[in-house]
Amino acid sequence: MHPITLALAKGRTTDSTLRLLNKVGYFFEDFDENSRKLVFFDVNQEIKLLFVKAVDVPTYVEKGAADIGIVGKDNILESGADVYEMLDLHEGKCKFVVAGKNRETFALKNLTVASKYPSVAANFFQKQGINTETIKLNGSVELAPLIGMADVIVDIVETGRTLRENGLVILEELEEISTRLITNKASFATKTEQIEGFIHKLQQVLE
Ligand SMILES: Nc1ncnc2c1ncn2[C@@H]1O[C@H](COP(=O)(O)OP(=O)(O)OP(=O)(O)O)[C@@H](O)[C@H]1O
Ligand SMILES: O=P(O)(O)OC[C@H]1O[C@H](OP(=O)(O)OP(=O)(O)O)[C@H](O)[C@@H]1O
Repeated sequence: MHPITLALAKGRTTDSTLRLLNKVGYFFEDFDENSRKLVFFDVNQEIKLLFVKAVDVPTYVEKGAADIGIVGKDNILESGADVYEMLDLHEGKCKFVVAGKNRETFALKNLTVASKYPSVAANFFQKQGINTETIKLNGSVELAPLIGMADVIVDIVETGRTLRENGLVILEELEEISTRLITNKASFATKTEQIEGFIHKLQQVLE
């Protein structure tokens, strides 16, 4: 049988995902986060692992380059990728929030929003009927309201430390985030048994 291709997000969720894969019996002996290698096979050649940027995982899966992806809900929502979301791995827990210096900013007629997630941000404010201009940043988003580049941010909060240390407060909670398993729609139709078998194994250790 051909291995299933799995796109694994590089970054802070890599370790917990690999631990989970180990728990269900998949071991990637030559895997090393510091190597420059991007493709790895488990010892039984059942899984071909593509080690890619978290933000790109939904794209690999939507295009069918990977049958399955394991990635944060934040990146799934932002991508708008047409994939099936099959399983919550209950790791990488955090939440999407709107944050700013104070509540008064919400009274502004036109808001400038800085975010690593411009699409999530724009959709949220559009639903609220609030006019916004969105500025896409790639990190350290909390800086934007401090220096007057934006009124608010849409970002991820876990402990709240980054907001606190920058004098920002949560103005609105949007959505709970955690690592999810997604599948390509065509792969799920053609490799149903293999993919369902894989998901079933994960479900058993998650219970
Ligand atoms: N502070 C956090 N606490 C818990 N989970 C987080 C936190 N920040 C991000 N995550 C989750 O972990 C995933 C990976 O985060 P990470 O910062 O490693 O990747 P990234 O956003 O692609 O980083 P970079 O752009 O710096 O490469 C995010 O997509 C999100 O689901
Ligand atoms: O609530 P906290 O526990 O403080 O975590 C939240 C922070 O973590 C993430 O940033 P990351 O560390 O990925 O850095 P970045 O600014 O480069 O995105 C996120 O964008 C927040 O800035």
